[in-house]
Amino acid sequence: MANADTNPLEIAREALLRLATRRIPPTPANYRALYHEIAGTQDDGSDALPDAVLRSLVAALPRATPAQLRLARLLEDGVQKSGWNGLRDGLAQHARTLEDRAGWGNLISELLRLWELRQPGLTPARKREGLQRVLASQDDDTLYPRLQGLIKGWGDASAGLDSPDAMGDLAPANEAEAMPDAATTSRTGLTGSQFMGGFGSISQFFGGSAPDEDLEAFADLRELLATSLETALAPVVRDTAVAEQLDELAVAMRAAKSVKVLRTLTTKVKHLAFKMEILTGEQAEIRTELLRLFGLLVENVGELVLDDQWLHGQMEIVRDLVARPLDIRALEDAERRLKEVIFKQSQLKQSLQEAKEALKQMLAGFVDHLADFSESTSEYHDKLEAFAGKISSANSLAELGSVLDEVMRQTRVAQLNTQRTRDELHAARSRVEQAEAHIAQLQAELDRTSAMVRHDQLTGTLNRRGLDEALEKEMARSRRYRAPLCIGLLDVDNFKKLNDSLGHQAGDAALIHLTQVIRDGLRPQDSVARYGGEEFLLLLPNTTRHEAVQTVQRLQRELTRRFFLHNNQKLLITFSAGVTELNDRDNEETALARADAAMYEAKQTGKNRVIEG
Ligand SMILES: Nc1nc2c(ncn2[C@@H]2O[C@H](COP(=O)(O)OP(=O)(O)OP(=O)(O)O)[C@@H](O)[C@H]2O)c(=O)[nH]1
Repeated sequence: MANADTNPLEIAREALLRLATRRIPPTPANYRALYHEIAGTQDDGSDALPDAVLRSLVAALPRATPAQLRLARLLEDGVQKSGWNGLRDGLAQHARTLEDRAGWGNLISELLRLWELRQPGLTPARKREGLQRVLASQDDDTLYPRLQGLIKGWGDASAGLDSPDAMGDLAPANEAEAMPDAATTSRTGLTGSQFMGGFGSISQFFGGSAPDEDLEAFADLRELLATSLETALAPVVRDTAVAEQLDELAVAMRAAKSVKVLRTLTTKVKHLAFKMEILTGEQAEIRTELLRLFGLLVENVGELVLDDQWLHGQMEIVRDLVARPLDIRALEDAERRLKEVIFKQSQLKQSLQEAKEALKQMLAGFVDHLADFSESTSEYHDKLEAFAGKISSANSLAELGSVLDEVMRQTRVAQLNTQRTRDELHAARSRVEQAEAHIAQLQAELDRTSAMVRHDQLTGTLNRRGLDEALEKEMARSRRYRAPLCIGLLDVDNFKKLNDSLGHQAGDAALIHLTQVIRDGLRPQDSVARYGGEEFLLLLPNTTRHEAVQTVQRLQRELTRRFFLHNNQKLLITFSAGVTELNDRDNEETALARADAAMYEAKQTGKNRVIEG
């Protein structure tokens, strides 16, 4: 049958037949020998492991990544040392690796699922640490199984088993080591296990879930509470004992190492809150009472200065201010105005005292001199009568001569007395004149100081001096609190015409009306200043440019509702305004210049409007 058949199928069938008929074990080698026998070919071993081909194949494999390198080495080893078996094992291991890779996706999604799952006893910090330990290992081949172990541990923990695997296979047995203070107490101030101790109550507090985020939120709240006690409440409590207790509580709260301690502190907070409620109530009563007293005082001062209209105007303003809801700026303003009233009153008292003194002296002097004069005059008259009697009864010239000498002497004395009285009356008059001059001088000084005080006497708004002070304060406040500050410069429209047609007094009344409307339309913290004759400046703290424009426009609308009444005639007063918001580089001049330019534009473009500068 040599070379009998060249059909490989037939040869194979015959080879199998011979294996069976000759009862030869069907090994590959026996099959190969029979095959060559039937085909009439030589078994030259060319179908053994194709070493050269495989080597060239392996040499061509990429080795860029550790995995590629590993595969290439595996195949090299298989080819060189272990033959088919080595190659088979290597390929099988590689196939497993590939299979593992296919499992990475699942593994990672499971990792993510468990990472986000809130698990009692397994804080994010703990999970993070376990994962870091697994990832820190340099051995790529063991990464997959180690990660699998870690995830399994997490899974078991969520199923209620407290698995040590939850920390990764390198997890320390000691939990304190696993959750060093630095990692878990930096924000919370408690170690993980301490937190776990109070976990139930905290999770209840947060609605039944048992989240670590809640623990962090709890720690944040604890810090917030401590800070509130220390920086927000303690400084405003007037009772020093309570303030000290608040400070102590804040310190204790931060140092608390367990939820149990915190709970005790919370009870103390409740007690203190109760005390403070009582204190606050008392303080509110005290404030109301003080305000009432202040009101009485203001009334009283008003009564004392009945004859000074200017002071009455000021007192009215102070009364208005305290009648509004209290606010720090309103109080500052009230204080300033009261100081002015007190100052002016003391000046008036002094000048009145001097005037009274001068008047008293003058009257006393007159009375004295008139008495002296009338006394000496009546004495002189009596003497003259006596001399007349002596003259009529005189019998000789010599006798007559001596009576005449006496008459002459008495007349000279009377003359001297009159002269002296006249001189003294002159002196008294000049003293009165001096006193009058002094009073006039005092009055002039008073007027000068009045001009120097911070409020405009006609309208009661701030004057330039008051404006400078207020603007400086508001600019500093705005920078300190990074709050917007706007100014608005207002100029009454066609005011000259009003003055010319109705008179200066009507003009004054119109200005008073205008400022009243403005003041009523602004917040207590806003200020109004008389910038010039019929120009006013508004200071609007905590106000953006947009809000400032709206505010000024609202004032314009209000003026169209509240007419100025002159002799029962309704007159519409309008103004043009420029509004600007102050920036960090502004000083008073630059800001005012912008507002002024904008106001000028408002005048130029039709009046009764607001322009932003
Ligand atoms: N009654 C009164 N008039 C004042 C006072 N201060 C300034 N004025 C007058 O206000 C007028 C301002 O006139 P102008 O500057 O021409 O301005 P205006 O007539 O309002 O014209 P526009 O500003 O262009 O609308 C002047 O007649 C001033 O005398 C004041 O305290 N009382």
